[in-house]
Amino acid sequence: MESEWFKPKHWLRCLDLESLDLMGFPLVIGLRKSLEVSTLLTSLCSWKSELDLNEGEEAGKIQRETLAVGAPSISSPERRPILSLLVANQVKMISQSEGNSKRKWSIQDFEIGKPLGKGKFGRVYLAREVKSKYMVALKIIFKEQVEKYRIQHQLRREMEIQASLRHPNILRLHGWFHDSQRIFLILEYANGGELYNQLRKHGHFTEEQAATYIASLTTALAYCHQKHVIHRDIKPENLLLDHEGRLKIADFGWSVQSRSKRHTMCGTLDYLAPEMVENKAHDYAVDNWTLGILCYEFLYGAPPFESESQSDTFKRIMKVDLSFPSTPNVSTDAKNLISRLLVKDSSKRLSLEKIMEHPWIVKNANPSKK
Ligand SMILES: Nc1ncnc2c1ncn2[C@@H]1O[C@H](COP(=O)(O)OP(=O)(O)OP(=O)(O)O)[C@@H](O)[C@H]1O
Repeated sequence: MESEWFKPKHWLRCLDLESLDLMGFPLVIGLRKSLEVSTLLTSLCSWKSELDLNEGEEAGKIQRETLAVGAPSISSPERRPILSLLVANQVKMISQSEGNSKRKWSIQDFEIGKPLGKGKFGRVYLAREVKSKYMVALKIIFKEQVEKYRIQHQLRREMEIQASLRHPNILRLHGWFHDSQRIFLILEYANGGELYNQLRKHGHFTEEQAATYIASLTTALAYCHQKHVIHRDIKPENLLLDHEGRLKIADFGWSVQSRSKRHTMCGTLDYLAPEMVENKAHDYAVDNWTLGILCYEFLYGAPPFESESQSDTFKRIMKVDLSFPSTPNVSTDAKNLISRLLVKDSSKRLSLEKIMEHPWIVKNANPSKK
C-alpha cells in the first residue's frame, strides 16, 4: 500500500537544463538487468492517475541499470561527448521538454556511472541521460527509510523548494521520478565535490577564495530570501563545487518557505544563530549569522564556537564568545566583516546587500569565479 504523502499531482516536473557539464566524464556502465515487475506495476498503477506515468512501459520489460562497481571505465570517443553534440542535445532536450511538459522519467532514461557519495537516506551516482548524453547526479532515496524516519514532509518540502530555485550558485534539481521502492532525484552534477573536502585538504582558504565563496553564497541567499526561502543549514558539507570551482548550495533539507517567523530549532550546532539555540522565533537573519560562521571557518579552518562539548558550544554562541587566533594571518577587513555578522541581535546583523558592499568583499572576491 503506497502512502499518501508522495502523490505530487501539483508538483513541478521540470527539466530545463541551463548549464552544461563539459567534462564528458567516462561512465562505468553496468549490466542491464530485467526485473520481475509484477509488484512494481501493481504499485505503479495505484500511483498512475496522480503521476501520469509512461504510457509506453511494457509489463515485464521495465529494466533498471545496475552498478558494476570495479568494472573498467569506458572512455571511447563516443563516451566523451563534445561540446557541439552536447549543445545540440541540450537544445533538443529542452525543446522536447517544452513541447511536452509532461515528460516522464524512468531509470531506463539513464546510464548509471560511478558512485558519488552516500547520504543519510540514500546514495548518489553519476548518471547520463541516454538520449542527450547529459551528465547528472542521480540521488536514490529508499521510501522505506523515508517512512521509517518520518521525513516525508521534510523531503517533499526540500524537493519543492529546490526545484523552484534558479540561481548559478544553487544546485539545480532538474526533476524526479519514483518506482515502488525508491525516489530518484535528477540533480545537476557538481564535478568538484564537497567544499568541505577542499577545506580539509588545504586547512583554510586564501582571502580571495574565501571572499569569492562568501560573495557567491550571499547572492544565492539574497535570491532565496527574495523568494521567502530561509536555508537554515548552510555549512561546508552542504556546499558543492562544479567543474569551474563555482560554489553550489546543495542541500535544502532544513530550508523553509515562509513569510512569518519560524520556531523549529534545526541546522547544525556550530552554525546555529543564538535565536535558534534559544529556540526563539527566527527569520532570514539566521542565514546572515551563518555567513559569518562560514567566513571564519573558511579563513581559520574551524568554526568560531567549536568546543569539546555541545553545551560549551551553546554557551559560546549565546555569549558570542568570538576570538581571532594570531595564525593564520587574517586581514582586519575580514575580521570586521565577521564581527558585523556574528551579532547577537539579529536586526543589527549586516544585511546581504551590505555584505556585497563590504570593503573585504569588494577587494577580494573574484567576480569571474562567482
Ligand atoms: N549533485 C551532486 N554532484 C556531485 N556529487 C554529489 C551530488 N550530490 C551529492 N553528491 C555527493 O554525494 C554525497 C551524498 O550526498 P547526499 O545529498 O545524499 O548526502 P548528504 O549531503 O549527507 O545529505 P543528507 O544529509 O540529506 O543525507 C555528498 O556528500 C556528495 O559528496
